[in-house]
Amino acid sequence: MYKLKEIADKVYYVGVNDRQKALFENMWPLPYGVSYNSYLIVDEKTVLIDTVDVCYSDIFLKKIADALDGRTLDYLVVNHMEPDHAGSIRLLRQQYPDVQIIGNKQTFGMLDGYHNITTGLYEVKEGDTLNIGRHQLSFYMAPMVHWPEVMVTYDSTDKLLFSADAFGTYGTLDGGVIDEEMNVDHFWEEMIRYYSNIVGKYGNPVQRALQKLSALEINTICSTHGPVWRKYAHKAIEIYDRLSRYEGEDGVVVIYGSMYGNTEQMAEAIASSLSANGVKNIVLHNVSKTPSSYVLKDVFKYKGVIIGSPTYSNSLFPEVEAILSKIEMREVKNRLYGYFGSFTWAGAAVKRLTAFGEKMKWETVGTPVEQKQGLKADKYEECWALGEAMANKLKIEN
Ligand SMILES: Cc1cc2nc3c(=O)[nH]c(=O)nc-3n(C[C@H](O)[C@H](O)[C@H](O)COP(=O)(O)O)c2cc1C
Repeated sequence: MYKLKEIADKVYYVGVNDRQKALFENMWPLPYGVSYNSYLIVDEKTVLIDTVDVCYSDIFLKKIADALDGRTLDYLVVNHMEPDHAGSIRLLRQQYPDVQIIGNKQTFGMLDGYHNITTGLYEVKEGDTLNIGRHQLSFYMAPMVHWPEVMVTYDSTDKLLFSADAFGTYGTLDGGVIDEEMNVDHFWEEMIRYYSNIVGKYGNPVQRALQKLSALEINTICSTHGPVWRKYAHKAIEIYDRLSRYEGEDGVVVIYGSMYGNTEQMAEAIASSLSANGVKNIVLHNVSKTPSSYVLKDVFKYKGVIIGSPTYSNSLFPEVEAILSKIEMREVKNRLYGYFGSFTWAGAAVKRLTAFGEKMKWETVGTPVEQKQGLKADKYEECWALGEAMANKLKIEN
């Protein structure tokens, strides 16, 4: 029944789309949904690469059965054990009891832990190959991209890289599967958001994996989320490379909290100054309104980060504190940092923002502004000077 998309000769896309889940990992908004990608190679041996979220196992198993057309499934390659990809393994095993599960030692520990599966395992190590007929598969470890067991599978025959979550993005596949057959414009921002939310902390492991993959000739990247990258494979690699080096673009994200608007006015003054001094990419996020997913995206995207907060119970406004902890967790490096805060009787926000910048080892730009109660002309000028200092610093950097 299914007219499945053929990525290469007898390599079928058998993934599914999720347009129901509101929050990925129960945290990150999915305005465009998300896809769980899986690929089936029908050769002398039949090989499935990864599975899908268990909620979609019914349709997933039907697609596989269609593509197999009466044949059995010989191998399942498990590149990644996270449940959005490994969730259907137990049901797949029930359907195909003789399927050999290919993974590494760490995969098998998790396979036992999540699915009580300890038999029918085919262990692979770095660089091992498997001949399945016309196709030859090799396996490369990519630890901590973004789990420890992660590996990628390379098809040297058709130059396909099955990359697990690497090069993945939020967003469903609305009909098309391969990038060249669809409008991919909205995927680029979603790729940065996915990276910053999910992979962000693991810049060094991503760099090591990219180094390793650079030795391979790759025509097509088959990730576990989002489009299959062919026309834009190089661009996807470039984005992951830049993000994992924590290299920010020319621009500034201004992140602030505000209950009554006084701190917000400081943010507005700084933004006006940034613009007046030539910065084109300026994004303001009110942390009480913008989900942290998008704030993190822009922290990864831009070189300049300016943060402001009111003093709240002798500390930071809690929503600002929450975003700081998410930035800290991701160990974002090499940012130009400005900050400001307000108080009514005894300021604490600016002190805490100083400590944050020191912990992140970010370069402080301009003089921090601390405002008591309402915004006055002198503090407005200080905010303006902070924006100007950041704009000038960005000019030198770029
Ligand atoms: C719940 C609450 C707790 C506060 N705690 C402090 C405090 O510990 N020290 C202080 O000087 N001001 C405190 N303030 C006053 C605010 O920091 C001050 O009004 C600030 O300018 C508010 O900024 P906003 O207008 O951007 O919300 C508190 C205000 C509220 C509502």
